[in-house]
Parts: sequence; structure tokens; C-alpha cells
Amino acid sequence: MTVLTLRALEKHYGSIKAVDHVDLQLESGEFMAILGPSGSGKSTLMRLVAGLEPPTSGDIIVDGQSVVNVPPQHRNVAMVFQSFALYPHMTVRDNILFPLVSRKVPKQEHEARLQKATSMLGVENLLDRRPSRLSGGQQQRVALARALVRDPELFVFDEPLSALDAQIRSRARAELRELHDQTRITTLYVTHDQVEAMGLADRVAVINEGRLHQVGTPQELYNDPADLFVAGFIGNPPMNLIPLDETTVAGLRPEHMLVDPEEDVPDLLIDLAVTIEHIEYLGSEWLAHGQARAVAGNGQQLHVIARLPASAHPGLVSGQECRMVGQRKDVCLFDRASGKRQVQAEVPA
Ligand SMILES: Nc1ncnc2c1ncn2[C@@H]1O[C@H](COP(=O)(O)OP(=O)(O)OP(=O)(O)O)[C@@H](O)[C@H]1O
Repeated sequence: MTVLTLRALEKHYGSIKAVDHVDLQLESGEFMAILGPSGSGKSTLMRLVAGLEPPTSGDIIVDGQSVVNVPPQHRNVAMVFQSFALYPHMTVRDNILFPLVSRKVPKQEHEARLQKATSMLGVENLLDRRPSRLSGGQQQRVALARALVRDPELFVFDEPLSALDAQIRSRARAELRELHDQTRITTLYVTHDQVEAMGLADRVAVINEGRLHQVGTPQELYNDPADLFVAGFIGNPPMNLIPLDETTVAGLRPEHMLVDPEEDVPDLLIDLAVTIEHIEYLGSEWLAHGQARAVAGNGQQLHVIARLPASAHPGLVSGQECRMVGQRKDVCLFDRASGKRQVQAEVPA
């Protein structure tokens, strides 16, 4: 079991800080997702951990030992890429055995390790095929078997499901998590897809422009975003971010936005006059999109979204005026200048 620590890790490309002072610790057996938009530094971070590139500064520590000067072939890190990177001219068997051959693992160990990895991934019956004769899902499982066969200390995944069809992606997600639960290999999983990150990981590290914004369980990120970036990134659709005054922005999840409440709602903090733009039907719910008027008294228009259960037909049409309100208990407050979450004591009366 392996603990991975990143300490003040930096990677600069000229003036670009691809990784900007990242401190992060993965506990032994933990599955951590690195989640961020395109260009946020996720792949760079992963390449530093695998040893494919040296950091500009900072340290990477595995079980108490710095590995910054250890070349990639001597780090026991198994990587699985988006493209799977299987060798097309080799059979599945030879692809899976390749890490053992290249690391000169004694031949008598090969069959037992092949058997263990292939039975875990259910690819025993594909051993004589070439990758071009496999479906995307099968290729992904072969790539996982190849990563597993070497008994790694750390798994590093770079968007390993993004090449799969949407229909099989959710099954592949479940299989990946089952594999983790069986092996408990410490895992760093890079993705820009929050459904993957939130659905798979024990904890999620949200990164943007090379900087870590928050590390927490999926529930913590959703319920207690640390700053405006996380609030506007997590959730689909994300939080409504509504300026309250010169210094404060209120964050309110679409499911907490109440539309035309019939009864008095206690302790209102948000009370908006909204013109409906359109109503979106998503099967299990409705999304009511609208423009709020005169937010924070400056006449500024603001796009807002309310989420309503499928059973509650909103009875709204485009162009209709309505009221959207939110209670203080459901609101997160952020400092407008720094973007940071305000502590509860600073909640304006
Ligand atoms: N070899 C390089 N030379 C110069 N700049 C680079 C290099 N690699 C990455 N960058 C820059 O570093 C930043 C982070 O890139 P990185 O590929 O790590 O982001 P990412 O979050 O993985 O993006 P994506 O999701 O699009 O793959 C970007 O601004 C990128 O242009």
C-alpha cells in the first residue's frame, strides 16, 4: 500500500505555470480524481508523478521517499491513457505481458500473473486477438490488465474512459471502481468529466490554471464549495451565482431555487424577478432558465436556472414573468474580490 505526497510541486513552461505550487496527499489505497477544465494542468501533473517530465521545483514523495530523481522505468507507477496505447502488432497476450518482459521479470512468473490480471478483467478469452479486433470496451480492459500485471504501487489514469461510447462508459466506470475495491491500489485519476470524478473517486482535487482550488469528497465539493471557481464548475448545471452587494456573491443550487412559491418562505435571502427564457425537459426533471432583473441594484441582467422534479410541471412558458427565491440556509456566500467562501459569521443580516 502506497502513500503519495506532492509537496510545493511546480512545472513551468516558459511563462506558463502548468502546475502551480500543488500540495496534495493521497492516502494508502485511496482513489483520487484530479478534475479540471481543458488546459488546467491535469496531464502535466500526471506526467510529473509518472516521471515522464521533471518538475521545475517541489517534491514527489512515495512512502516517505522522494522519487523526483528516479527515472520512470524505476517508478512502480502503471499508467493507463485515453488512447489505451496498445501495441497493434502484438496479440493481447503479448501486450499484457509486455511490462513483465521489459522489466525482465522471470519467465516462470508470467503465466500466473497473466492469469490473475486477465481473470480480474474478464479478458481471458481474448488472448490471441490483436487490438484491432477488439471493441473499445475490450481494449480498455486489456489496457487495464496490462497496467495491473506488473503489480504497481500506484495507478495513474489519464481520461481512460473518454474514448468509449456513452452507453458503455457508465458500465466501464463501475468496473473500474470494482477493480479498485479489489486491489486497493492507490490511484490518481485525471479527468475533465465531473460525473466520472464524482462517481468514481473517494476524494476529488479540483484544479484550474495549475492551482488546486479544493480537495474533498464529492459531497463536500457539492455542498461546500471553497470558492467561486468550484461553485461554478461542480454540478450540472452549476450553482447560480448571484451578486448580493458590492462585496458578496450568493451561490444557490438550481434545486434550491424555488419558483413562484405559493406560501410564505421563511428566511429569504434571494428574491428575484425573473423572465423565463426557456423550459428544458430532461425526463427526470425540468430546468427553468430565466433572466433575473436588477440584480444587486445595478440593473445588471443575470442568467438563472431552477431545477424542478419531473412530477412538478412548472406550468411556465417562455417570456413569462415569475419569482425565484432562495432561503438563507441553502445559500453559500463568497467574497466577490477574492472568490473565497465567506465564513458564516460574515453573513449579512
Ligand atoms: N510541453 C509543453 N510545452 C509548453 N506548454 C505546455 C506543454 N505541456 C502543457 N503545456 C501548457 O500547460 C498548461 C496545462 O496543460 P495540460 O496538458 O497539463 O492541461 P490539461 O488539464 O491536461 O488539459 P486537457 O484536458 O486539455 O488535456 C496548458 O496551458 C498547456 O498549453
